[in-house]
Amino acid sequence: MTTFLELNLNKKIQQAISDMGFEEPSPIQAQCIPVVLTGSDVIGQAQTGTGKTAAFGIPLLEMAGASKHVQALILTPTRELAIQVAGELRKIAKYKRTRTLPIYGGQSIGSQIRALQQGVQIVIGTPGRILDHLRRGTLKLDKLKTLVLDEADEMLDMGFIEDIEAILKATPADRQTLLFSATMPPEVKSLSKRYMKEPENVTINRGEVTVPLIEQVYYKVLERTKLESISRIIDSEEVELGIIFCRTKRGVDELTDALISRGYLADGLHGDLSQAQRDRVMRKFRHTEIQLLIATDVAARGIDVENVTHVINFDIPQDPESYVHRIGRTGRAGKRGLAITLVTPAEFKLLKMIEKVTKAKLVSKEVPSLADVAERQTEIWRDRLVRTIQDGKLASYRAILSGLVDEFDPLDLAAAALKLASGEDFEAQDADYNFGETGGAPGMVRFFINIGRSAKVGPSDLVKLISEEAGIPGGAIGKIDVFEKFTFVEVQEESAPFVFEALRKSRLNGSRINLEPARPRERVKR
Ligand SMILES: Nc1ncnc2c1ncn2[C@@H]1O[C@H](COP(=O)(O)OP(=O)(O)OP(=O)(O)O)[C@@H](O)[C@H]1O
Ligand SMILES: [Mg+2]
Repeated sequence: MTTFLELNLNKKIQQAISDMGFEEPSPIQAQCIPVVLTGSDVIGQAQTGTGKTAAFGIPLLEMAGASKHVQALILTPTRELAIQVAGELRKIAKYKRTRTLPIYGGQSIGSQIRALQQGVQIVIGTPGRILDHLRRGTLKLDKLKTLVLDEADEMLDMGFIEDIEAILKATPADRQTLLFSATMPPEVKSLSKRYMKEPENVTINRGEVTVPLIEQVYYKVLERTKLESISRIIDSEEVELGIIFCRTKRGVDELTDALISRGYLADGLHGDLSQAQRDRVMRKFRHTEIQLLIATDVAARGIDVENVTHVINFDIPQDPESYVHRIGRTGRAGKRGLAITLVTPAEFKLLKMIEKVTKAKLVSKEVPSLADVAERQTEIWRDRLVRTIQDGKLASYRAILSGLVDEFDPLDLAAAALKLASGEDFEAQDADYNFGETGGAPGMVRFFINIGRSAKVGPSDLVKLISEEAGIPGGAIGKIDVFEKFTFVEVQEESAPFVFEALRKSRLNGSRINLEPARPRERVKR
């Protein structure tokens, strides 16, 4: 096994890498760093999350000289990835003072120009904005030594190839060219030869494109019950951080709204948002202020967020490469992960194709019933309690309880603490809806809704929630009486079961609704 010491790196870089907590080079780093340092062109292929960024970042910074010209350019397919790669390079450059700068669309061009004027040695950017600067003459690549295409197969694909060729024209013919990706379809590899000189191929784990530490499962679902299915799946998993992929931007918006109204901490990311919004969402996710990031393929490649335990394909990806990169957002740097794919009957062929190309076997699972979810929740809370006891450091909490144990049953104390901590009302989940017993106008069923005191919920919120969640038209909703702490809602009898299901699972303004079907009128009066 190679060590970083054996790679004979500059002391300053050595120290920075050690500050980053890297103890030994990953296989792609051990093999690539010496080859890149010789000046050769390299095609580097290794699985997701195995340190390709540093495999080119370390030698780039090792080679960077004091000259104030742009010496290296790294191109990435998305803005988020440009920001992230720039961050990793800045960490490696910590003691060397090499100037790095991310340049991407959606950011003020004026401030980018000013930053470039101050002299930058390594630029990390997205092709469109780089081209823009080349055309304005605010970025010069005539002294460029190394060009890196991160996510190279994506960069040489239809969406980017013209921009890439235009950028290549602005660089010296004798530059060094480096391509990196977890996937490198043969046709892209042969195309890439056009831009490279006798490239060295460094391929780790041939044939096995997905990461063995990622468990891969799929659920057969129906299009119209997908939302209910994904909610149950999430509720029966212990998700620390999860990324949910949708096919379209609209799909992202719709799922984000639906999951937020069901009480999940979620936010959406796609290319139609402003850069400020995109930055805010990524920041919230990296700081674990949201638990679920719902995204298009804009988040499929390269994004590295610690502790992503789950990737869920709400919509199955359209090609095997997209599958490999999406699920690769979990199971990174030696950690485990779970990849879940929802598959409708019409998409089954696509699933088989993905399995064939990636040589991965996805295990089939059944969408849990509500009873399964409740049981899993119980297990999850039990596990959490056991772990908390094992972790210790409970002295202050024991002190709070010490005066109470004489007065109350310890099991009641623990149960009350769990009720507070979980923020859930397991009792309410046991409530069942009894058709025959309810009152209301003829043909209507009346629901009694007990809304948490802190939630400010008006009739329009309820109509919106009921019609969206239960998928029934607003017209099916009759009279709504709002009182201070509870509300009566009348709905058409045939819609009642759906409304009941929807309300039971919903939270408004973050607090779960306690729901009972209204007692028959005469009893309410009593
Ligand atoms: N030698 C190392 N030791 C420990 N951690 C490392 C090492 N090299 C990289 N890492 C960390 O591993 C994680 C994944 O690295 P990176 O993002 O470079 O993966 P990648 O191969 O580019 O994946 P992808 O194909 O998804 O882009 C990062 O958090 C990075 O800091
Ligand atoms: Mg990467």
